[in-house]
Order: sequence, then C-alpha cells, then structure tokens
Amino acid sequence: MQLIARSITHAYDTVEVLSDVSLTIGDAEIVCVVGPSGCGKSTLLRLLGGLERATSGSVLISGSPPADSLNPLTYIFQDFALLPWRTVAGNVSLVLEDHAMAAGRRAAIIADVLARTKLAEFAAAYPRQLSGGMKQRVAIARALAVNPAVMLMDEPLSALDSQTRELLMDDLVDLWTDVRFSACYITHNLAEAVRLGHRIVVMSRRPGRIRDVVEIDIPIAERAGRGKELSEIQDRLWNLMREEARAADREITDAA
Ligand SMILES: Nc1ncnc2c1ncn2[C@@H]1O[C@H](COP(=O)(O)OP(=O)(O)OP(=O)(O)O)[C@@H](O)[C@H]1O
Repeated sequence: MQLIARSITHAYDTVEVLSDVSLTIGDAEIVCVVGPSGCGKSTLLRLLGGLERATSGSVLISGSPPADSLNPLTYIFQDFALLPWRTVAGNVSLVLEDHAMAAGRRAAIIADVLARTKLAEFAAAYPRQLSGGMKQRVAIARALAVNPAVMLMDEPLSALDSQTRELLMDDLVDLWTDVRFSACYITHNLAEAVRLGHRIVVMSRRPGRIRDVVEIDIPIAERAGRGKELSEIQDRLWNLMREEARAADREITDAA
C-alpha cells in the first residue's frame, strides 16, 4: 500500500501552514520529514492520517493494506499516550478491543508484539513503573498490534534522553528488519533522520514547502557502522536547513 499526499495546501484561518506538498510513502519505506519549527510537519502528519482535512489537495491510499491489518494507519506520539491505569498488555489490548476477535487471537497478537519490542517480561507492569524508553516501546507495540500499513510517527524519540534515543533507534532498526513496516517519521533530529530514513523530506519554513528530498541508499541495518557517510549526509541536510531554521527562529522570537 502507498500513502500519497497530492499537492496539499493547508491554512488555519488566514495563516497558510503548508503549501503544495506532494509526497508518497511506499511499501516498507521510512520517509523522514525534517524542517524548522512551525513549518507544518505535525499538521502534515494529521492530514496524512485523516485527522484533519486539507484546505486543498488530497490524501490517497493506493493498493491494499496487509490482509490481516486491523487499521491501515496508526500514530505514535512523542508523549507515548499510554493509559496509566492499564498494564503494558492492557495498553496494547486497547487497540484490539474494538475489533471482533477471539480472546485467544487477541492474546497471541499481544504476546507477539510484546516479544518483538522486548517487553514480554513487562506485560503486567504499569506505565509508571517503566522508563521513558520502555513506555515508547509499549506505544510502538500497540501500533504494531493492528499491523498497520503505515505508521505515522510524530517525533517519537524526542522526549527521551540521548542514550535512550540511541537504544530505541537500534530497536527500530531491528524491528524494521523484522517487520518491514512503512512510516512517515517526523523529527527535528537529523541524526535520527539519517539513521532511519530511506528518504528524507526537507521542508522550508512556514508555509512548509518541500525544499528537497534526500535519498539514502545505505541499507538501514548497516548504518550504525557507516558513521562517516551518515555524518556527511547530515551536514548536507543541515546546509539545506540552516537559513530556514534561522529565519523561523527569528520569526518565533519576534512574535514572542
Ligand atoms: N489546530 C490549529 N489551529 C491553529 N493553528 C495551528 C493549529 N495546529 C497548528 N497550528 C499552527 O500551524 C503552524 C504549524 O504547526 P505544526 O505543529 O504543524 O508545525 P511543526 O513543524 O510540527 O512544528 P514543531 O517542529 O515546532 O513541532 C504553527 O504556526 C502552529 O501554531
């Protein structure tokens, strides 16, 4: 299945936030979106997921989601969005409870995604007992439970400290190698983008337009050992973004 944004323009009242954005998230592809603060990245993700409707342009799905997909699109947020009164297994179960299925199948799905996210031993724990990294792994497990065609990830690692972020990036690489999920992955962090993205979409400042798309042809599983090449790509991205980021920063400061 492909998720396609076709010439999206979006405004809130008179403020144009996105302008003529077209992009495709293909099968088994992680597309990272980077750009200065306020350029409309989260808005783009909400439009892709159908939470809001674009002022003009359209979001299309081409092809079929996996046969056993319960939800073609699912979100992963920065703040994990877990229910504190439910256990780890209970939080994952939540997304399955709207779907008619035998209790045995539900339990099997939960066990499978907890194993994939290395949380099997923590099934009975509550979110307050978990570190930030583990909480985000629960959110990832919950997203995987519906076997989505595309995961919509809004800065999923940015609430975590840098060591935890590194560990979770390794986990995401392992997971992708195992499951080959597709994702639109919003981030401020260029190191994350070059580690995880097959393609990196660089946005201009608001109204966000696509300034450039950088493809990385190093296999994701090999990137941990290719630091020099990744850092060159990161420099290239930063050169594309620097002036836009500076201008966006001045804009926000001026408005304060
Ligand atoms: N529901 C809304 N109503 C009005 N304005 C909004 C709404 N959501 C976002 N905006 C405005 O749209 C612009 C883009 O916001 P958005 O959160 O999409 O940007 P972003 O690139 O994700 O920002 P950041 O990188 O800081 O998270 C901002 O100026 C924001 O204030």
